[in-house]
Amino acid sequence: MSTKKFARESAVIMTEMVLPNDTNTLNNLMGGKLMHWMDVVAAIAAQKHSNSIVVTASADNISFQQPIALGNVVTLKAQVTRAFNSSMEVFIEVTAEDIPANKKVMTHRAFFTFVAVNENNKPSRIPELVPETPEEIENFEGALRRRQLRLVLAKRMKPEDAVELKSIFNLD
Ligand SMILES: CC(=O)SCCNC(=O)CCNC(=O)[C@H](O)C(C)(C)COP(=O)(O)OP(=O)(O)OC[C@H]1O[C@@H](n2cnc3c(N)ncnc32)[C@H](O)[C@@H]1OP(=O)(O)O
Repeated sequence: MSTKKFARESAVIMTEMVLPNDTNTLNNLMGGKLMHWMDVVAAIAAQKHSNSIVVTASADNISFQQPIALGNVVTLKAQVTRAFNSSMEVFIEVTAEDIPANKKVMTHRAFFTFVAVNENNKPSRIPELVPETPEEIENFEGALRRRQLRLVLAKRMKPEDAVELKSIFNLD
């Protein structure tokens, strides 16, 4: 297995149309349906980086600030921001487009974490990720702090060990 891969190699774009079965009683996209699409597009990005089976370990907060209407075309872009040992963070950006009205808006951004697993469902080592563009470098650098925050919240890391996270609050 190659030990390094570029961030761009994991990029995935998925397009869906909001159909009646995807909506709530207000004719807007169900939040759970959107989260399902986000999980799928992000899992594909994680698979592309790791060349492995992946499982969702966590999804960071997703806020629903504006509804996505029946008939809108939803585009989900996903790309791995950083790889750790067996886990990787994936950034997902969602846009909704009303094509007849020529209106397109960015509706959601979120970070999901996936873990590569082997045939025995045990976490397995993944390639290092190399960021290239300024945006990829910014996401790569922030990923360590976000990882520490989610591991502290999941009680998998002691707050005092979250060194990079603490440094942004000047707690030392
Ligand atoms: C695509 C899908 O929808 S899959 C279905 C939904 N997902 C699942 O069913 C996954 C169920 N969970 C699991 O199988 C396990 O908890 C796993 C594989 C995620 C972790 O397994 P563990 O035995 O706890 O492994 P371990 O403690 O060694 O952690 C493995 C990695 O997961 C990371 N991890 C574990 N929990 C979390 C979490 N809540 N948030 C972020 N990362 C996490 C760890 O930091 C570690 O990362 P690293 O190897 O890069 O340092």
